[in-house]
Amino acid sequence: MEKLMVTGGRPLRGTVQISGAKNSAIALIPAAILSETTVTLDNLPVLSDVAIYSELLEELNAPVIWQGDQMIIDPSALRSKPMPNGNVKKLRASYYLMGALLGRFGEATIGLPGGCNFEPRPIDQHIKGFEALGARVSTENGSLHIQAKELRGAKIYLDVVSVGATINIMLAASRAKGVTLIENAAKEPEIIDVATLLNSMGARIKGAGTETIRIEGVDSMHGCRHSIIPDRIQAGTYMILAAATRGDVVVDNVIPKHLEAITAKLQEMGVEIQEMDESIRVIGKPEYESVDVTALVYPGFATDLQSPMTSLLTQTKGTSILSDYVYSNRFKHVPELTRMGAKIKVEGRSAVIEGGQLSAAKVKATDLRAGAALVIAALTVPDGVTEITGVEYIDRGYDHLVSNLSSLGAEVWREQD
Ligand SMILES: CC(=O)N[C@H]1[C@@H](OP(=O)(O)OP(=O)(O)OC[C@H]2O[C@@H](n3ccc(=O)[nH]c3=O)[C@H](O)[C@@H]2O)O[C@H](CO)[C@@H](O)[C@@H]1O
Ligand SMILES: C=C(OP(=O)(O)O)C(=O)O
Repeated sequence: MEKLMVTGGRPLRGTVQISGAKNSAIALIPAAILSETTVTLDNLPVLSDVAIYSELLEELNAPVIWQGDQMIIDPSALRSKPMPNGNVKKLRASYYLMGALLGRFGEATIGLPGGCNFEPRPIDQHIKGFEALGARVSTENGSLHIQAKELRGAKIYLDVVSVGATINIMLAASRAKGVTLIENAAKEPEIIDVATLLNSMGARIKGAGTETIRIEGVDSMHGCRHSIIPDRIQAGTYMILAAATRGDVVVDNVIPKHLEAITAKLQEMGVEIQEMDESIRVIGKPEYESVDVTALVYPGFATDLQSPMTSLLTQTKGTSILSDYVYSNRFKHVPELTRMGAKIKVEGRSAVIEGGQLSAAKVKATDLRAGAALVIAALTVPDGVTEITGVEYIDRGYDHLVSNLSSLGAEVWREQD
């Protein structure tokens, strides 16, 4: 296992290129198996989750050619098979194989997903959706067995706004007979990206990005070429890094509209932001106002930026309150930041953060964004080396992290733990 070593105290300066979105990529790769011919994905991020997903497709007899930021998937000889263990347990988004295999073969047996378990993450709304489409769902030795004689379109109201359930139902419903309506659907940009790919493959989906999505099922789907949207969470993390280190960074290859919530919060704190067509320049200041932040579903402030934002809020001159209304208990980064001298109290679904200088320490990333929070905190520390273990979590979501940070002037390196 590796650890990340960080010497802080330097303002980050320069330009960073943002890769394609992880949360799109790991839905688009399984979506490709609904096609009977080759699908090419461009602007793919180089991440461990993507590597695991390509192995999952190989296990299903869909060869994958992955070179740089391009992946070519050939699902023409795809075979359905039970996948109770192994790679499905290594990532959260393996649950998309449920919807994709159900759509393609009318059945799927998949182990319950792994990934970042910062709190219980139920999938009852996915199951509700599959059942509404006519599938029978049972649990066998820790795996879900989902089977339908025939998938039929249905009206499905999600009790919770869920990104995963919205996408999983879109995948299965694309191959159902008749029309499916998903009400109270999630509106994240990644959902539009998946719908765009599916439509290029021959699906008939309207309304993605709104709370009602209409899917008219089709009998067959075909290959296409699709370019993945930029990763708004990675971009937001670099924006926070620029502000936290009082740097001056151009975050390039982004869709500024996807970053409105973080941009507005940074401006409220006193960070200078310049927005261009496909990039955002973030200019840090010596002092910041404290602010209150609430993580909500899109277009609200992203829960995936909540932990990184916690670290930035330690750099203000007052007390900030950061609440998460998507995950009630996503605060595993807080005890680690406290080791670095942060004054944070968790009260219910909120963290109360008092500004103050942090110091170097040995800390542990327990999930992806908690890891990002620790990197940000470490880069603000004026002297000493911070050691961050659990780098494998950070590698799930940040393409070329060390080389990107180094090119911005940070002193960061990996060592064997
Ligand atoms: C691979 C991927 O895209 N991951 C993202 C996705 O996760 P994921 O799709 O798993 O998250 P959801 O949007 O489903 O979860 C949102 C909320 O709904 C609850 N819920 C969800 C499904 C369900 O069946 N029942 C239920 O109660 C969850 O516990 C959570 O409180 O959206 C999250 C919320 O933006 C992000 O943090 C993750 O980075
Ligand atoms: C929680 C995250 O991802 P996943 O849902 O894949 O665990 C994330 O990207 O912050």
